[in-house]
Amino acid sequence: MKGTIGFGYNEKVKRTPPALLKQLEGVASSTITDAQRRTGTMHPRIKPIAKGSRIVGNALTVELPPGDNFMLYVALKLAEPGDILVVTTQGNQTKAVWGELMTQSAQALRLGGIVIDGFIRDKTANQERDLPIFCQGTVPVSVEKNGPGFVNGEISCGDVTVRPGDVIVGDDDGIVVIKQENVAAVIEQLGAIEKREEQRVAEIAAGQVLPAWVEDKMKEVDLVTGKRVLE
Ligand SMILES: O=C([O-])CC(=O)C(=O)O
Ligand SMILES: [Mg+2]
Repeated sequence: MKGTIGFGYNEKVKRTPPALLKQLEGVASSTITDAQRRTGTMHPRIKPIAKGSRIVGNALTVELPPGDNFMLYVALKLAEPGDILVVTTQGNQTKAVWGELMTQSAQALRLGGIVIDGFIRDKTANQERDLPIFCQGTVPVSVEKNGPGFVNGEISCGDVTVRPGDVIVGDDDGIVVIKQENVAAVIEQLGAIEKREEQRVAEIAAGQVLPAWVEDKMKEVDLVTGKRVLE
């Protein structure tokens, strides 16, 4: 660690290998949460600023104090191509910690995207650029650039714990975090989940409009005979 408690950074991040990330390309965030038993999903206050945004990559975490974004510039210095900046602003809803110039820097560094549990500015200019940005919303006023803050520590973003090197998957539905130690196990389940969905599509097309389990569940809870009514 460089710096001090609450004002510094960890240089060494164990990232999830590219071969695993590749297998998550094109996989919907909803499929990932299915594979994780509905865990790891960020609060929907964090939304894409542009339709069709899609990210898969390693988290580079940033903890900002309310009203300052100095450590975001330090994060840009530490970032590698493909990294996703995952940023907490400790509940600040009145000031923007990110803007178009920072987007240009991030694009020059070939980052994968930005996830901010907070606000940005320069909305239209950011929407017109190709970098996927997820945040709570926009506000015109900026922040100080003095610190403190911390890069590459454990943070809470969108009410989910994120560690550097965890995998972030985001699309129009929202953001899901895969803990680094779970990535391989999640990937293992994708085939079965996708096959189930394809099967249902075929069943619906063939006239079986509802899944078979609906009938079974109705019997199980006694809806069929109505015996569940209080006597
Ligand atoms: O100045 C800032 O804090 C953010 C900003 O507007 C930009 O990067 O364009
Ligand atoms: Mg600006």
